[in-house]
Amino acid sequence: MNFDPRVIVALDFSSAAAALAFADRVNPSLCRLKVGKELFTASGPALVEQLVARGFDVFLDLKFHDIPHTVAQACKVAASLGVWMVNVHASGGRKMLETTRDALEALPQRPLLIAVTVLTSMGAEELAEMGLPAPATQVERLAKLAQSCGLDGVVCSAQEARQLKQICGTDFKLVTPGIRPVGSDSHDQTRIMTPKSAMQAGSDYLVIGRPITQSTDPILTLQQINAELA
Ligand SMILES: O=c1ccn([C@@H]2O[C@H](COP(=O)(O)O)[C@@H](O)[C@H]2O)c(=O)[nH]1
Repeated sequence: MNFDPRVIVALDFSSAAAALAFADRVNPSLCRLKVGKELFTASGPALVEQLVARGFDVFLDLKFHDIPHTVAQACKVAASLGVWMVNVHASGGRKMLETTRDALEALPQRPLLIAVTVLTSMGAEELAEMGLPAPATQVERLAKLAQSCGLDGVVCSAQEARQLKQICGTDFKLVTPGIRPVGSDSHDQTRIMTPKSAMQAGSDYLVIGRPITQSTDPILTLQQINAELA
C-alpha cells in the first residue's frame, strides 16, 4: 500500500455522479484527486466536500487569476472546504501572490498554495506569439517569483522539473500535469513526459487525467502507474 500517493487523478467529468463513481473505485492510499473547472462548474463545492469527507486529499484546480483581493478571498473560501491544495496563476503578479499567501497564512489550517507557471499545453511557438520567451525560461522566471512570494510550489511540466529543483530546492513542490504513459495519446498536451521519467526528473506530484479516466480499465491503469513509480 502506498500511503503517500504521487498520482493526482484529474476528475475531469461533467457530473458529480461520474466523479463519485470513480471515487467509489479508489481510495486515498491509491491516489489524490483533482477537481477542475469542468467538474466544479457542474457540481460546485458540495462535491468537493464529499470527496474530502471520504478522506481524499483534494487539489482544487481553479487557477484563480484576478485582482489580489478577489483571489485571496476565493482561496479562503476554497480553504474552508477542507481542500489539500489550491492554485492561482503566477502571472497574476507579486501583489496577488503575496496577498493570497497572507490570507491563507492567517487561517488555523491552510491548504498548500501553488502557482501555475506555463500551461503544459503550450509550446515555444505559442509563447513567442504572445511575446514570451521559451517555456523553460518563462517557467523559471515565474517559479522564482512564486517562491519569492512565499508560495509552496508551482505547476509546471515535468520537462522543467530538474531545472526547477536545482534552482528552487527540494522543498518547493513541483506539480506536473502533461503526464503520458508510453504509447498513450498526448491529446492537447505539448510538454509531456512519462510517469517514471517525471518522478526521476524531480516531480513531486503527477497530475494524470485522460490516460486514467478514459482507459478501458481506469483502476488497472492507475495501479500500473503506481507500480511503475514504486
Ligand atoms: O499546466 C497545466 C495545468 C493544469 N492542467 C490540468 O491537468 C489535467 C491534465 O489532464 P490530462 O487529461 O492528463 O491531460 C487537466 O485537468 C488540466 O486542466 C494541465 O493539463 N496543465
